[in-house]
Amino acid sequence: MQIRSNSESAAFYRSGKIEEGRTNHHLANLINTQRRLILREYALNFSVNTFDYLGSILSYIAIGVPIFLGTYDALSAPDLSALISANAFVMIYLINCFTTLIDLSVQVTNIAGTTHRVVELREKLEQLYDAQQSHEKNRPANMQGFGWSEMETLLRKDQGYQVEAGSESETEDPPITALRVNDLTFVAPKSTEKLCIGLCFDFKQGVNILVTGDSGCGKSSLLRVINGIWPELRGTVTHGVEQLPHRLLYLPQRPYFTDGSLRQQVIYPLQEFDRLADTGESDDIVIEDLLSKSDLGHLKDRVGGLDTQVDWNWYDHLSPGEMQRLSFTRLFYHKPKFAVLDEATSQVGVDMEERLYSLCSQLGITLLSVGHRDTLRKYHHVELHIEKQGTWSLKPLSAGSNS
Ligand SMILES: Nc1ncnc2c1ncn2[C@@H]1O[C@H](COP(=O)(O)OP(=O)(O)OP(=O)(O)O)[C@@H](O)[C@H]1O
Repeated sequence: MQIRSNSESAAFYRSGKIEEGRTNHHLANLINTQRRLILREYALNFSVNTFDYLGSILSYIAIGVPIFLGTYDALSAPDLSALISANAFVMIYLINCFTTLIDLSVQVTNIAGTTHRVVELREKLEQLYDAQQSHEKNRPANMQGFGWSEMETLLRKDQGYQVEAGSESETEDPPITALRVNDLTFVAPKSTEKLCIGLCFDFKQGVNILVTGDSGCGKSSLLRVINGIWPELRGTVTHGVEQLPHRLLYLPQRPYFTDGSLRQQVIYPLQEFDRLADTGESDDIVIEDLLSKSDLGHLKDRVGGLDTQVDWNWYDHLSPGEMQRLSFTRLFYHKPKFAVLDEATSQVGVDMEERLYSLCSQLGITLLSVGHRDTLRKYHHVELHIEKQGTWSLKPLSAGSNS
């Protein structure tokens, strides 16, 4: 699987021989394990089959020894033959019972293994449920200073509900806070080294945040924690908007594509039938326009139309830069109020980066970006810098002073 997924990278390293050696080593390990298992089962299977096939003969040998030693000399011929058949019946019955028991033990072992896995899954689900419940409980209490009711009005407006004319919220919409990170400390799984200690910041509408720091300091880990993929060691992450594609969208470091048509890649995680059920309209023109804004107009012709089902893997047919631009097309399509971008422009040129960030600004998308490039600073208002030892700092950037 690993070689099949990474064949091209391995070819660039000319590491065919090395990979062949490693794969053969894994295969040899697998065969050894299989051989040990067969040897262990051998004795058991041998005894079971011996009793199965030779059971009836054994019963005659068992009764033959005392008969020939003269133990039953006093019995008449009919009584002796009745004794032999009763003995054969009991022996065969016993052997049959033992065979059934041995067969059952195999089934019981399988059931025990499956039960163990199901119980583990159940425990994990219960833990997740408890964590989610405590998250929900914390939510309103931790939104101190946050206009919850105003936000609801905004969300209702966002959903297409009518807002009363002349109402205060129509003229003065307070900024929404998408995330409130409070006293957050986190570590990587199976590690005790704290990646960030006591982190506090708000991700508010209109304030773009750039997360910087050396490689491995914990920038992507911060996104995993605020996304709920990794647990917090201490502190809270409070969500002010639901994680729906048109409210808050994450673009992960490795672009994600599903199978299917070009339209499916753009509208993901929506499905075509969901979208048609909502609006009943085709949005071909919108998608084509967004593709050309991301410099991907050629893609439609290459795949043969927006709805052509392709039978190849998108990862193998797009360059890393094209994958990132297609992810941005998805972002522009959903036009969320907030977006979290993890090194989302690392593979595109500075000009394209500028074009993509400008479009985000035109669409009113507030960004939390992780990145290394200095050119990113001008699109952000605040820099969150994470140090290797878990310390952090927040400082305003030039975009902030301009706005
Ligand atoms: N799935 C994982 N399981 C365990 N540890 C992990 C995992 N992913 C990352 N780490 C560790 O967590 C630490 C922080 O990793 P992270 O991906 O957050 O770094 P980063 O700052 O985003 O780096 P980069 O700029 O290179 O992407 C690293 O020491 C890394 O080895």
